[in-house]
Amino acid sequence: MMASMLYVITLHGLTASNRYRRGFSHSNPRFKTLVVPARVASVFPKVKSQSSDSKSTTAIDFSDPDWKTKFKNDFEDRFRLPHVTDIFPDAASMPSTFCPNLRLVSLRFLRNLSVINPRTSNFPGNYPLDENWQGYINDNDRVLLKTIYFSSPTSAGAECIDPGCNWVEQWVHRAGPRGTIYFKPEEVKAAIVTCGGLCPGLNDVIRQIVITLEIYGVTKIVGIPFGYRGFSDQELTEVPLSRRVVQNIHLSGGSLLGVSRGGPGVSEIVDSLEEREIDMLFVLGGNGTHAGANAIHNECCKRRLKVSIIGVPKTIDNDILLMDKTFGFDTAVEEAQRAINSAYIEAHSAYHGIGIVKLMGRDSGFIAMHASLASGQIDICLIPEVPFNLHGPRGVLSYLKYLIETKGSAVVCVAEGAGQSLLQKPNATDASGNTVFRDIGVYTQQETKKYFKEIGVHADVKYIDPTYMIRACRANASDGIFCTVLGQNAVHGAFAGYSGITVGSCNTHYAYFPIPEVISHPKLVDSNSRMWHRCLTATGQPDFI
Ligand SMILES: Nc1ncnc2c1ncn2[C@@H]1O[C@H](COP(=O)(O)OP(=O)(O)O)[C@@H](O)[C@H]1O
Ligand SMILES: O=P(O)(O)OC[C@H]1O[C@](O)(COP(=O)(O)O)[C@@H](O)[C@@H]1O
Ligand SMILES: [Mg+2]
Repeated sequence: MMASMLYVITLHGLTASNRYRRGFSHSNPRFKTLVVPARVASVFPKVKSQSSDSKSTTAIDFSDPDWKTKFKNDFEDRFRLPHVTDIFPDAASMPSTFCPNLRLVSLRFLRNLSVINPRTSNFPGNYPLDENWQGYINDNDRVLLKTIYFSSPTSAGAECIDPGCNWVEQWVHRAGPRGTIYFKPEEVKAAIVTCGGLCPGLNDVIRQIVITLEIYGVTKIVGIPFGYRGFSDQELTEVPLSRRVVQNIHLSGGSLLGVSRGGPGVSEIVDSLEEREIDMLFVLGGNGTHAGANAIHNECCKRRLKVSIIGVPKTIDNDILLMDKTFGFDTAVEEAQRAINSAYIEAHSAYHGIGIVKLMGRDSGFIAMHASLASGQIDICLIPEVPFNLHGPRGVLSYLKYLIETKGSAVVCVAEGAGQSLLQKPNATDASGNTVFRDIGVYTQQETKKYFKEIGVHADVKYIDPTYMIRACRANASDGIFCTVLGQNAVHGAFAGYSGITVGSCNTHYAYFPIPEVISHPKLVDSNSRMWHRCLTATGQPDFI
């Protein structure tokens, strides 16, 4: 019975926080069966269905001696990458026109390509050839998804599948160029679209997709302007793309193609893909965009269209499941340092100064947590995943008073989605259907001012909201490299014949994931994770409940 109290399940990088714990089956005290709440059921293997409505509860029967094998098989099925041959079993394939080892590219072959890599076209014959090393990824190459062996469910941050926390291998598909391709480069028309909000690195990814497509030999490359809207708005025209057009776009932030929320339905988008005769669509966006990309992929399958739909996760909030991080996140954290440092200087230089910085993070507090850790200047970090009170003896405001009395100043970092239960219920959504939250930053500022006035203690409160400054900036060096790798791998995935997939980094390697597996819910900061505990250690803050 004790074990049942301590057991923590984890679903893809998320040790079950309190909100998920109620999902345990209390009807079975020995916990041989685990019931997963509907919200997370879609990421959990369908080994044994508990009820006829397998959508609401899904379970693993741990008393089955073969549960591990079944789990592994199920995992493999779920992470199998949709491929053109699923719809067209006889789809023609050919040796790749992309050669990772450019030394092997013969001059004759390069001359046949309409686009010649200027770096190698003049002198490939001068390199010593090593015909045995080709540099392609084998379709059976895999990346290990989980790399820690937890000896007990009570180990910090334990990610367990069963109550005994047994080790079960979980492999995902390695990304990269394949030796066999399923599209003839000279016949391909490829399109790129950027959706949702801005994120540092969008231009870097666009640039690298274009450059890599050209290296395969693709000449028809276009950008769809302003997100999915560009597929339906007759006034928006395709943007022709080439190495020349994209050469320097990574030097500025934003998206060369523009972004938008909302837009046409899936059917209209696929009609447009057909009209435009697009064979490959690269979709840069977050959860919403990927849900759209997956629906587009399904519709293309239904219509028996040989179109490859490839996602590149763009979310400054870093809220896509299974990945180490998403591009733009590092830059955002770095940029947030400026705002935090300004708030610190203001607070530190004022008599009883309090600096408050609001950072992005709709559902997930990764930016706030990482920025707080990086700065070393934050006393209180508030994120959506961890409830808190502002008022009351254990609330944030009492602690601020304590900090003012003991340190003389304080700095608070609050994520936009934090503390929403303290505010009036939001009543608006954006064009994509995302809830538009009430402003927790402004509310915290107002309540802080009010509180110190009421208790008769002087406080000089300064509030900074750097949201759009962070989002609009250019990618830093580390994100620049990351975007380059993602962009290249997106193109490799399309030529390999995959569709309905996305690309991400997994334990520092690169992998392809079926889209539904990474967007079933936003990745959240786990309040039981080592990282959140490190953040608490760094700030020194108590619980505010
Ligand atoms: N569930 C969905 N199915 C299909 N398309 C969607 C879905 N959710 C959002 N979209 C579309 O994806 C685009 C971007 O979504 P949004 O939520 O604004 O940004 P993000 O992709 O960054 O999460 C919008 O054009 C929106 O209409
Ligand atoms: O003002 P906008 O453009 O709606 O963007 C606000 C949203 O953008 C984000 O930074 C990221 O949103 P997306 O990933 O959906 O683009 C959120 O943190 C924030 O809520
Ligand atoms: Mg989103």
